[in-house]
Amino acid sequence: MTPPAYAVFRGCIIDAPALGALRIRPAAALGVDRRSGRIIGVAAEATAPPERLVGEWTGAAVAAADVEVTDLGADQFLMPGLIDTHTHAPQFSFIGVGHDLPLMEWLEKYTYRHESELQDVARARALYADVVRRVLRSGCTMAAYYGTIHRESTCALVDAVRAAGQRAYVGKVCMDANSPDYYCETTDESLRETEAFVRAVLGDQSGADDALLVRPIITPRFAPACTVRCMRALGDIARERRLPIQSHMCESPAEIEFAKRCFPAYASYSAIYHAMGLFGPRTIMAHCIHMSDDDMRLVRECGVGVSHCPNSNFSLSSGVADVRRLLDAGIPVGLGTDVSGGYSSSIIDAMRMAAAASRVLTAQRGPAASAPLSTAELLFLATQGGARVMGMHDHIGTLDPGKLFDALVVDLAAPGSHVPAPAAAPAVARAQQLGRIEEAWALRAEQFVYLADDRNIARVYISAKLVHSL
Ligand SMILES: O=c1[nH]c(=O)c2nc[nH]c2[nH]1
Repeated sequence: MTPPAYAVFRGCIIDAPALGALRIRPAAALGVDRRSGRIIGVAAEATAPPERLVGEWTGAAVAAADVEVTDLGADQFLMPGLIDTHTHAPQFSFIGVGHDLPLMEWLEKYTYRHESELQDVARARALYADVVRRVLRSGCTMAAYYGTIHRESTCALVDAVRAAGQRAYVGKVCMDANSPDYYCETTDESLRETEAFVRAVLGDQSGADDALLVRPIITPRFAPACTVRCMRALGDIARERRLPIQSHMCESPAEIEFAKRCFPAYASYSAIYHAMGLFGPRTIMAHCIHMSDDDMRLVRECGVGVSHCPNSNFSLSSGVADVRRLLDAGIPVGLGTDVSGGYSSSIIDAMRMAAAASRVLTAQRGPAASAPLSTAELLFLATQGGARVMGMHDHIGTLDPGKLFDALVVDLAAPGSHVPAPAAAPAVARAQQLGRIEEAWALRAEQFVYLADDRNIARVYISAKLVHSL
Protein backbone atom coordinates (compact mmCIF):
# COMPACT_ATOMS: atom_id res chain seq x y z
CA MET A 1 0.00 0.00 0.00
CA THR A 2 1.39 3.41 -0.92
CA PRO A 3 1.60 5.79 2.05
CA PRO A 4 -0.61 8.92 2.01
CA ALA A 5 0.72 11.66 -0.26
CA TYR A 6 0.58 14.25 2.51
CA ALA A 7 1.61 14.43 6.13
CA VAL A 8 0.33 16.88 8.71
CA PHE A 9 2.04 17.43 12.06
CA ARG A 10 0.03 19.03 14.84
CA GLY A 11 1.57 20.48 17.97
CA CYS A 12 4.33 22.90 18.95
CA ILE A 13 6.70 24.15 16.25
CA ILE A 14 9.87 26.04 17.19
CA ASP A 15 12.35 27.61 14.78
CA ALA A 16 14.64 30.63 14.55
CA PRO A 17 14.06 32.50 11.29
CA ALA A 18 16.38 35.42 12.14
CA LEU A 19 19.26 36.02 14.54
CA GLY A 20 17.78 36.38 18.01
CA ALA A 21 14.21 35.67 16.92
CA LEU A 22 12.71 32.49 18.34
CA ARG A 23 9.40 31.65 16.64
CA ILE A 24 7.16 29.52 18.82
CA ARG A 25 3.88 28.24 17.45
CA PRO A 26 2.45 26.17 20.33
CA ALA A 27 -0.62 24.65 18.62
CA ALA A 28 0.18 24.71 14.92
CA ALA A 29 -0.38 22.41 11.96
CA LEU A 30 2.36 21.89 9.38
CA GLY A 31 1.68 20.14 6.08
CA VAL A 32 4.18 18.29 3.92
CA ASP A 33 3.94 16.95 0.38
CA ARG A 34 5.84 13.68 0.58
CA ARG A 35 6.54 13.57 -3.17
CA SER A 36 8.33 16.90 -3.31
CA GLY A 37 9.66 16.59 0.25
CA ARG A 38 8.59 20.17 0.85
CA ILE A 39 6.44 21.99 3.37
CA ILE A 40 3.16 23.05 1.75
CA GLY A 41 1.71 25.16 4.55
CA VAL A 42 1.72 26.07 8.21
CA ALA A 43 -1.36 27.15 10.18
CA ALA A 44 -0.58 28.83 13.48
CA GLU A 45 -3.82 27.43 14.93
CA ALA A 46 -4.60 23.82 14.01
CA THR A 47 -8.36 24.15 14.25
CA ALA A 48 -9.52 22.97 10.78
CA PRO A 49 -9.46 19.25 9.81
CA PRO A 50 -6.09 18.28 8.28
CA GLU A 51 -7.51 17.39 4.85
CA ARG A 52 -9.19 20.79 4.66
CA LEU A 53 -5.91 22.52 5.50
CA VAL A 54 -4.06 20.46 2.88
CA GLY A 55 -6.83 21.27 0.38
CA GLU A 56 -6.36 25.00 1.07
CA TRP A 57 -2.58 24.76 0.78
CA THR A 58 -2.62 22.77 -2.47
CA GLY A 59 -5.76 24.19 -4.06
CA ALA A 60 -7.04 20.66 -4.73
CA ALA A 61 -9.66 18.43 -3.15
CA VAL A 62 -7.92 16.12 -0.69
CA ALA A 63 -9.48 13.14 1.08
CA ALA A 64 -8.77 12.30 4.72
CA ALA A 65 -7.14 9.05 3.54
CA ASP A 66 -4.54 11.08 1.61
CA VAL A 67 -3.23 12.67 4.81
CA GLU A 68 -1.21 10.99 7.53
CA VAL A 69 -1.67 12.94 10.76
CA THR A 70 0.91 13.01 13.55
CA ASP A 71 -0.14 14.56 16.82
CA LEU A 72 2.89 15.59 18.87
CA GLY A 73 2.83 14.88 22.60
CA ALA A 74 2.76 17.52 25.34
CA ASP A 75 6.56 17.20 25.76
CA GLN A 76 7.35 17.14 22.05
CA PHE A 77 8.03 19.82 19.50
CA LEU A 78 8.98 20.03 15.85
CA MET A 79 12.09 21.97 14.86
CA PRO A 80 14.37 22.32 11.80
CA GLY A 81 17.17 19.77 11.48
CA LEU A 82 20.55 20.72 12.95
CA ILE A 83 23.29 21.66 10.49
CA ASP A 84 26.96 20.77 10.99
CA THR A 85 29.00 23.10 8.79
CA HIS A 86 32.34 21.39 9.51
CA THR A 87 33.29 17.84 10.44
CA HIS A 88 35.91 15.24 9.49
CA ALA A 89 34.39 11.77 8.96
CA PRO A 90 37.75 9.89 9.08
CA GLN A 91 38.64 11.48 12.40
CA PHE A 92 35.82 9.60 14.15
CA SER A 93 38.39 6.77 14.31
CA PHE A 94 40.19 8.62 17.11
CA ILE A 95 37.41 10.76 18.59
CA GLY A 96 37.90 11.52 22.30
CA VAL A 97 41.64 10.90 22.40
CA GLY A 98 44.71 12.96 21.54
CA HIS A 99 43.74 16.26 23.14
CA ASP A 100 47.15 16.56 24.76
CA LEU A 101 48.61 18.55 21.88
CA PRO A 102 47.88 21.84 20.13
CA LEU A 103 46.75 21.92 16.50
CA MET A 104 49.96 21.60 14.48
CA GLU A 105 51.46 18.87 16.67
CA TRP A 106 48.05 17.13 16.85
CA LEU A 107 47.91 17.01 13.05
CA GLU A 108 51.41 15.49 12.84
CA LYS A 109 51.10 12.99 15.68
CA TYR A 110 47.51 11.74 15.34
CA THR A 111 45.47 13.12 12.50
CA TYR A 112 47.52 12.40 9.42
CA ARG A 113 48.37 8.88 10.65
CA HIS A 114 44.75 7.95 11.29
CA GLU A 115 43.52 9.52 8.06
CA SER A 116 46.19 7.74 6.02
CA GLU A 117 44.87 4.38 7.23
CA LEU A 118 41.61 5.04 5.40
CA GLN A 119 43.30 4.35 2.11
CA ASP A 120 41.85 0.92 2.90
CA VAL A 121 38.43 1.29 1.27
CA ALA A 122 36.82 -1.57 3.20
CA ARG A 123 37.89 0.02 6.46
CA ALA A 124 36.60 3.41 5.30
CA ARG A 125 33.28 1.90 4.28
CA ALA A 126 32.75 0.29 7.69
CA LEU A 127 33.75 3.44 9.59
CA TYR A 128 31.70 5.82 7.47
CA ALA A 129 28.49 3.80 7.77
CA ASP A 130 28.80 4.18 11.56
CA VAL A 131 29.77 7.84 11.36
CA VAL A 132 26.80 8.86 9.26
CA ARG A 133 24.34 6.91 11.41
CA ARG A 134 25.80 8.54 14.51
CA VAL A 135 25.64 12.04 13.05
CA LEU A 136 22.05 11.47 11.92
CA ARG A 137 21.04 10.15 15.34
CA SER A 138 22.23 13.38 16.89
CA GLY A 139 19.70 15.30 14.79
CA CYS A 140 22.05 16.57 12.10
CA THR A 141 20.15 16.64 8.82
CA MET A 142 22.94 18.28 6.79
CA ALA A 143 26.70 18.11 7.28
CA ALA A 144 29.77 19.37 5.45
CA TYR A 145 32.12 16.38 5.66
CA TYR A 146 35.83 16.16 4.97
CA GLY A 147 36.94 12.75 3.73
CA THR A 148 40.62 11.91 3.20
CA ILE A 149 42.95 12.39 0.24
CA HIS A 150 41.73 9.02 -1.09
CA ARG A 151 39.09 9.27 -3.81
CA GLU A 152 37.66 5.77 -3.48
CA SER A 153 37.36 5.97 0.28
CA THR A 154 35.72 9.37 0.03
CA CYS A 155 33.29 7.90 -2.51
CA ALA A 156 32.50 5.33 0.21
CA LEU A 157 31.57 8.25 2.45
CA VAL A 158 29.22 9.51 -0.26
CA ASP A 159 27.69 6.03 -0.45
CA ALA A 160 27.18 5.99 3.33
CA VAL A 161 25.50 9.41 3.24
CA ARG A 162 23.22 8.33 0.38
CA ALA A 163 22.35 5.03 2.08
CA ALA A 164 21.34 6.89 5.24
CA GLY A 165 19.36 9.52 3.31
CA GLN A 166 21.33 12.40 4.82
CA ARG A 167 21.89 15.76 3.14
CA ALA A 168 25.60 16.56 2.85
CA TYR A 169 28.54 18.18 1.18
CA VAL A 170 31.39 15.69 0.89
CA GLY A 171 34.97 16.66 0.08
CA LYS A 172 37.99 14.73 -1.10
CA VAL A 173 40.81 16.39 0.82
CA CYS A 174 43.66 17.94 -1.20
CA MET A 175 47.22 17.96 0.25
CA ASP A 176 50.18 18.42 -2.09
CA ALA A 177 52.64 20.30 0.13
CA ASN A 178 54.17 20.31 3.63
CA SER A 179 52.59 16.97 4.45
CA PRO A 180 54.19 13.67 5.51
CA ASP A 181 55.40 11.31 2.77
CA TYR A 182 52.86 8.68 3.80
CA TYR A 183 49.95 11.13 3.46
CA CYS A 184 50.58 13.45 0.54
CA GLU A 185 49.73 13.71 -3.16
CA THR A 186 51.45 15.25 -6.14
CA THR A 187 49.70 18.29 -7.52
CA ASP A 188 48.64 16.37 -10.62
CA GLU A 189 47.25 13.52 -8.54
CA SER A 190 45.36 15.87 -6.28
CA LEU A 191 43.69 17.65 -9.20
CA ARG A 192 43.04 14.52 -11.24
CA GLU A 193 41.49 12.73 -8.28
CA THR A 194 39.40 15.76 -7.35
CA GLU A 195 38.03 15.97 -10.91
CA ALA A 196 37.28 12.24 -10.86
CA PHE A 197 35.59 12.53 -7.45
CA VAL A 198 33.41 15.42 -8.61
CA ARG A 199 32.44 13.52 -11.76
CA ALA A 200 31.63 10.40 -9.74
CA VAL A 201 29.37 12.23 -7.28
CA LEU A 202 27.59 14.43 -9.84
CA GLY A 203 27.37 11.57 -12.34
CA ASP A 204 25.42 9.42 -9.91
CA GLN A 205 22.67 12.00 -9.62
CA SER A 206 19.46 11.65 -11.53
CA GLY A 207 17.80 15.03 -10.99
CA ALA A 208 17.58 18.38 -9.25
CA ASP A 209 16.45 16.93 -5.92
CA ASP A 210 19.44 14.60 -5.89
CA ALA A 211 21.68 17.60 -6.43
CA LEU A 212 20.24 19.15 -3.28
CA LEU A 213 20.91 16.00 -1.28
CA VAL A 214 24.60 15.13 -1.78
CA ARG A 215 27.10 17.46 -3.44
CA PRO A 216 30.85 17.39 -3.79
CA ILE A 217 32.69 20.22 -2.04
CA ILE A 218 36.13 21.40 -3.11
CA THR A 219 38.45 20.81 -0.15
CA PRO A 220 41.99 22.18 -0.01
CA ARG A 221 42.86 21.03 3.54
CA PHE A 222 44.37 24.38 4.49
CA ALA A 223 46.68 26.72 2.61
CA PRO A 224 49.93 25.39 4.14
CA ALA A 225 49.16 21.85 2.90
CA CYS A 226 48.62 23.00 -0.72
CA THR A 227 50.65 24.54 -3.51
CA VAL A 228 49.63 27.68 -5.37
CA ARG A 229 49.04 25.62 -8.53
CA CYS A 230 46.78 23.21 -6.69
CA MET A 231 44.71 25.91 -5.00
CA ARG A 232 44.34 27.96 -8.19
CA ALA A 233 43.14 24.91 -10.13
CA LEU A 234 40.73 23.97 -7.32
CA GLY A 235 39.34 27.50 -7.44
CA ASP A 236 38.80 27.06 -11.19
CA ILE A 237 36.98 23.74 -10.73
CA ALA A 238 34.72 25.24 -8.07
CA ARG A 239 33.89 28.22 -10.27
CA GLU A 240 33.25 26.20 -13.43
CA ARG A 241 31.07 23.64 -11.63
CA ARG A 242 29.50 26.13 -9.21
CA LEU A 243 30.62 23.98 -6.29
CA PRO A 244 31.03 24.91 -2.64
CA ILE A 245 34.50 25.15 -1.10
CA GLN A 246 35.66 24.35 2.42
CA SER A 247 38.92 24.88 4.26
CA HIS A 248 40.46 26.01 7.56
CA MET A 249 41.67 29.50 8.42
CA CYS A 250 43.12 31.51 11.34
CA GLU A 251 42.75 28.62 13.77
CA SER A 252 45.83 29.06 15.95
CA PRO A 253 48.74 31.50 16.18
CA ALA A 254 51.24 28.75 15.20
CA GLU A 255 49.15 27.79 12.17
CA ILE A 256 48.88 31.42 11.06
CA GLU A 257 52.67 31.81 11.39
CA PHE A 258 53.12 28.65 9.32
CA ALA A 259 50.78 29.95 6.61
CA LYS A 260 52.71 33.22 6.50
CA ARG A 261 56.02 31.36 6.19
CA CYS A 262 54.63 29.23 3.34
CA PHE A 263 53.16 32.24 1.50
CA PRO A 264 55.31 35.28 2.39
CA ALA A 265 54.08 37.27 -0.62
CA TYR A 266 50.53 37.59 0.74
CA ALA A 267 49.42 40.23 3.21
CA SER A 268 47.21 37.97 5.32
CA TYR A 269 45.91 34.41 5.61
CA SER A 270 42.64 35.34 3.90
CA ALA A 271 44.60 37.08 1.09
CA ILE A 272 46.11 33.70 0.17
CA TYR A 273 42.71 32.03 -0.38
CA HIS A 274 41.38 35.14 -2.08
CA ALA A 275 44.28 35.25 -4.54
CA MET A 276 43.72 31.55 -5.37
CA GLY A 277 40.09 32.18 -6.35
CA LEU A 278 38.84 30.23 -3.34
CA PHE A 279 36.89 33.04 -1.66
CA GLY A 280 33.23 33.61 -2.47
CA PRO A 281 29.69 33.16 -1.18
CA ARG A 282 29.96 29.38 -1.58
CA THR A 283 33.06 29.19 0.65
CA ILE A 284 33.00 27.82 4.21
CA MET A 285 36.02 28.68 6.35
CA ALA A 286 36.32 26.79 9.62
CA HIS A 287 37.49 28.35 12.89
CA CYS A 288 38.46 31.96 11.94
CA ILE A 289 39.39 32.61 15.56
CA HIS A 290 42.35 34.94 15.13
CA MET A 291 41.28 37.18 12.24
CA SER A 292 42.89 40.57 11.68
CA ASP A 293 40.76 43.50 10.55
CA ASP A 294 42.03 42.81 7.00
CA ASP A 295 40.89 39.18 7.24
CA MET A 296 37.49 40.32 8.51
CA ARG A 297 37.09 42.77 5.64
CA LEU A 298 37.98 40.24 2.95
CA VAL A 299 35.76 37.54 4.45
CA ARG A 300 32.83 39.95 4.65
CA GLU A 301 33.34 41.49 1.20
CA CYS A 302 33.54 38.06 -0.45
CA GLY A 303 30.49 36.68 1.38
CA VAL A 304 32.51 33.83 2.91
CA GLY A 305 30.69 31.89 5.64
CA VAL A 306 32.38 30.96 8.91
CA SER A 307 31.99 27.62 10.68
CA HIS A 308 32.33 28.26 14.40
CA CYS A 309 33.74 25.11 16.04
CA PRO A 310 33.92 25.93 19.75
CA ASN A 311 34.48 22.41 21.08
CA SER A 312 37.52 21.98 18.85
CA ASN A 313 38.72 25.51 19.60
CA PHE A 314 38.74 24.67 23.30
CA SER A 315 39.97 21.08 22.98
CA LEU A 316 43.02 21.90 20.84
CA SER A 317 43.70 25.05 22.91
CA SER A 318 43.29 27.08 19.72
CA GLY A 319 41.47 30.07 21.21
CA VAL A 320 38.04 31.61 21.70
CA ALA A 321 36.33 32.84 18.54
CA ASP A 322 34.46 36.11 18.90
CA VAL A 323 31.18 35.19 17.22
CA ARG A 324 29.58 38.49 18.19
CA ARG A 325 32.30 40.34 16.24
CA LEU A 326 31.61 38.18 13.18
CA LEU A 327 27.84 38.62 13.43
CA ASP A 328 28.13 42.38 14.00
CA ALA A 329 30.25 42.59 10.84
CA GLY A 330 27.50 40.82 8.87
CA ILE A 331 29.50 37.63 8.29
CA PRO A 332 27.36 34.47 7.99
CA VAL A 333 28.10 32.09 10.88
CA GLY A 334 27.06 28.47 11.46
CA LEU A 335 28.18 25.83 13.93
CA GLY A 336 30.59 22.95 13.37
CA THR A 337 31.52 19.97 15.52
CA ASP A 338 34.95 19.59 13.87
CA VAL A 339 35.33 15.99 14.96
CA SER A 340 37.84 15.05 16.17
CA GLY A 341 39.52 18.31 17.07
CA GLY A 342 36.15 18.53 18.81
CA TYR A 343 35.30 15.46 20.87
CA SER A 344 31.53 15.66 20.37
CA SER A 345 29.70 14.91 17.14
CA SER A 346 26.57 16.72 18.32
CA ILE A 347 25.46 20.17 17.23
CA ILE A 348 23.55 20.40 20.51
CA ASP A 349 26.96 20.23 22.18
CA ALA A 350 28.22 22.86 19.73
CA MET A 351 25.43 25.21 20.86
CA ARG A 352 26.47 24.75 24.49
CA MET A 353 30.14 25.25 23.68
CA ALA A 354 29.30 28.35 21.63
CA ALA A 355 27.40 29.66 24.65
CA ALA A 356 30.42 29.00 26.89
CA ALA A 357 32.80 30.68 24.46
CA SER A 358 30.64 33.78 24.23
CA ARG A 359 30.30 33.94 28.02
CA VAL A 360 34.07 33.73 28.48
CA LEU A 361 34.40 36.79 26.24
CA THR A 362 31.59 38.58 28.09
CA ALA A 363 33.32 37.86 31.42
CA GLN A 364 36.57 39.30 30.05
CA ARG A 365 35.18 42.34 28.23
CA GLY A 366 31.79 43.07 29.78
CA PRO A 367 28.31 42.66 28.25
CA ALA A 368 28.42 46.04 26.51
CA ALA A 369 31.52 45.05 24.51
CA SER A 370 30.48 41.46 23.84
CA ALA A 371 26.93 40.37 24.66
CA PRO A 372 26.64 36.62 25.29
CA LEU A 373 24.76 34.50 22.76
CA SER A 374 21.12 33.97 23.71
CA THR A 375 19.19 30.71 23.35
CA ALA A 376 17.44 32.13 20.29
CA GLU A 377 20.79 33.05 18.73
CA LEU A 378 22.26 29.61 19.46
CA LEU A 379 19.28 27.91 17.83
CA PHE A 380 19.61 30.23 14.83
CA LEU A 381 23.30 29.39 14.40
CA ALA A 382 22.50 25.66 14.60
CA THR A 383 19.79 25.83 11.93
CA GLN A 384 19.16 28.83 9.66
CA GLY A 385 22.65 30.29 10.30
CA GLY A 386 24.19 26.97 9.26
CA ALA A 387 21.90 26.80 6.23
CA ARG A 388 23.11 30.25 5.19
CA VAL A 389 26.77 29.23 5.51
CA MET A 390 26.01 26.16 3.35
CA GLY A 391 24.23 28.38 0.78
CA MET A 392 21.07 26.36 1.45
CA HIS A 393 18.98 28.94 3.32
CA ASP A 394 16.31 29.06 0.61
CA HIS A 395 15.76 25.31 1.01
CA ILE A 396 16.32 24.38 4.67
CA GLY A 397 16.92 25.98 8.09
CA THR A 398 13.38 27.01 9.09
CA LEU A 399 9.94 25.42 8.91
CA ASP A 400 8.36 27.67 6.28
CA PRO A 401 6.16 26.76 3.31
CA GLY A 402 8.25 26.01 0.22
CA LYS A 403 11.23 24.70 2.16
CA LEU A 404 12.35 21.09 2.22
CA PHE A 405 11.04 19.27 5.25
CA ASP A 406 14.32 18.62 7.11
CA ALA A 407 13.04 18.43 10.65
CA LEU A 408 13.28 16.82 14.06
CA VAL A 409 10.63 15.65 16.46
CA VAL A 410 12.18 16.47 19.82
CA ASP A 411 10.89 14.56 22.84
CA LEU A 412 11.87 16.26 26.07
CA ALA A 413 10.38 13.39 28.10
CA ALA A 414 12.17 10.57 26.24
CA PRO A 415 13.39 7.64 28.37
CA GLY A 416 16.65 8.54 30.10
CA SER A 417 16.31 12.23 29.23
CA HIS A 418 18.20 14.75 31.33
CA VAL A 419 15.53 17.38 30.69
CA PRO A 420 13.35 17.76 33.81
CA ALA A 421 9.58 17.40 33.49
CA PRO A 422 7.66 20.68 33.87
CA ALA A 423 6.54 19.59 37.34
CA ALA A 424 10.21 19.44 38.37
CA ALA A 425 11.03 22.79 36.76
CA PRO A 426 9.06 25.45 38.68
CA ALA A 427 9.65 28.23 36.13
CA VAL A 428 8.15 26.09 33.36
CA ALA A 429 5.29 24.86 35.54
CA ARG A 430 4.44 28.41 36.64
CA ALA A 431 4.38 29.71 33.07
CA GLN A 432 2.11 26.82 32.08
CA GLN A 433 -0.24 27.39 35.04
CA LEU A 434 -0.50 31.08 34.18
CA GLY A 435 -1.38 30.18 30.60
CA ARG A 436 1.84 31.74 29.32
CA ILE A 437 2.32 28.91 26.89
CA GLU A 438 4.89 30.59 24.63
CA GLU A 439 6.99 31.53 27.63
CA ALA A 440 6.84 27.93 28.87
CA TRP A 441 8.01 26.67 25.46
CA ALA A 442 10.80 29.26 25.36
CA LEU A 443 12.06 27.88 28.67
CA ARG A 444 11.80 24.34 27.32
CA ALA A 445 13.74 25.35 24.21
CA GLU A 446 16.46 26.60 26.56
CA GLN A 447 16.40 23.27 28.39
CA PHE A 448 16.77 21.56 25.02
CA VAL A 449 19.90 23.58 24.23
CA TYR A 450 21.55 22.99 27.60
CA LEU A 451 20.34 19.49 28.55
CA ALA A 452 19.27 17.48 25.52
CA ASP A 453 21.19 14.79 23.66
CA ASP A 454 20.57 11.97 21.16
CA ARG A 455 17.96 10.49 23.49
CA ASN A 456 15.71 13.47 22.86
CA ILE A 457 15.87 13.23 19.07
CA ALA A 458 12.79 11.06 18.60
CA ARG A 459 12.51 11.33 14.82
CA VAL A 460 14.60 12.78 12.01
CA TYR A 461 13.11 13.71 8.62
CA ILE A 462 15.07 14.72 5.52
CA SER A 463 13.11 15.82 2.45
CA ALA A 464 10.07 14.48 4.35
CA LYS A 465 11.58 11.00 4.57
CA LEU A 466 11.82 9.44 8.02
CA VAL A 467 15.54 8.60 8.25
CA HIS A 468 15.84 7.93 11.98
CA SER A 469 13.47 7.18 14.82
CA LEU A 470 13.93 6.00 18.37
O1 LIG B 1 40.93 21.47 13.44
C1 LIG B 1 41.53 21.13 12.41
N1 LIG B 1 41.44 19.87 11.95
C2 LIG B 1 42.08 19.44 10.85
O2 LIG B 1 41.95 18.28 10.48
C3 LIG B 1 42.89 20.40 10.18
N2 LIG B 1 43.66 20.35 9.09
C4 LIG B 1 44.17 21.56 8.91
N3 LIG B 1 43.77 22.41 9.87
C5 LIG B 1 42.97 21.71 10.68
N4 LIG B 1 42.30 22.05 11.78
